[in-house]
Amino acid sequence: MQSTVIAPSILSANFARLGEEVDNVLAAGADWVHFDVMDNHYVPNLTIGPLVCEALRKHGVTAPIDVHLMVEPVDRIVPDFAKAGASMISFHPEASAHVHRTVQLIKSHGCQAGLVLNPATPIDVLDWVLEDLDMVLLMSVNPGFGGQSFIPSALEKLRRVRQMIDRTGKPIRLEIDGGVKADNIAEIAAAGADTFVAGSAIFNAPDYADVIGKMKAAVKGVRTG
Ligand SMILES: O=C(CO)[C@H](O)[C@H](O)COP(=O)(O)O
Repeated sequence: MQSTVIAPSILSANFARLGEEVDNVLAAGADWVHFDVMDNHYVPNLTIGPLVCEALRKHGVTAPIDVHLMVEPVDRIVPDFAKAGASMISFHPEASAHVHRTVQLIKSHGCQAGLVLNPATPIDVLDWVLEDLDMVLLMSVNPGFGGQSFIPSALEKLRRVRQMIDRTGKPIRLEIDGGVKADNIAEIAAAGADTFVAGSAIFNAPDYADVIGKMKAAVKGVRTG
């Protein structure tokens, strides 16, 4: 079983003080930094690119930076993010003409590779590539914006993907993203997630350590990792 990871999505951080915000969530117990990249094409919003990732590394961030690409096409931006200090790079199958090739491209640049499934994307897209992945990211909201509500059907999808991952016997992470809160994270963990992205629930809270502590305690109640 993979260890539990809480990955605050900086989409909900105060961008005017981004370095300080990231320092604060890491000091409050966060494990990774979740870095949402939106291109106003694959998703209807525009955010940040490799320069900001590099700036966080130059600021002194040593924690894993978990880059979620909501961009199309994918391949030409992968080397830039690897150079900028990304630890893992995840992408959507709908945005890549050759999913297996993109996975190999990410790995060839020294990063871990993840595939992201939107709420309505069938899980059989994993069938011929799962064993090559380091992580599967299930979206529990439609991508593009923070602060949306968790879509309940993601729980059954988590259970099914958990079974698929367990059958491989490989240390593939199962990440969930969208509407994750301290009061629903136990149910999400019980369905099989080990890696939890939370944006608004953490950055809108008055005390980051308090909410991250509550999330970790809730997860610990249902899993041993
Ligand atoms: O990828 C995302 C949106 O596309 C965000 O990471 C996600 O929505 C997290 O925000 P919140 O926890 O507020 O739902």
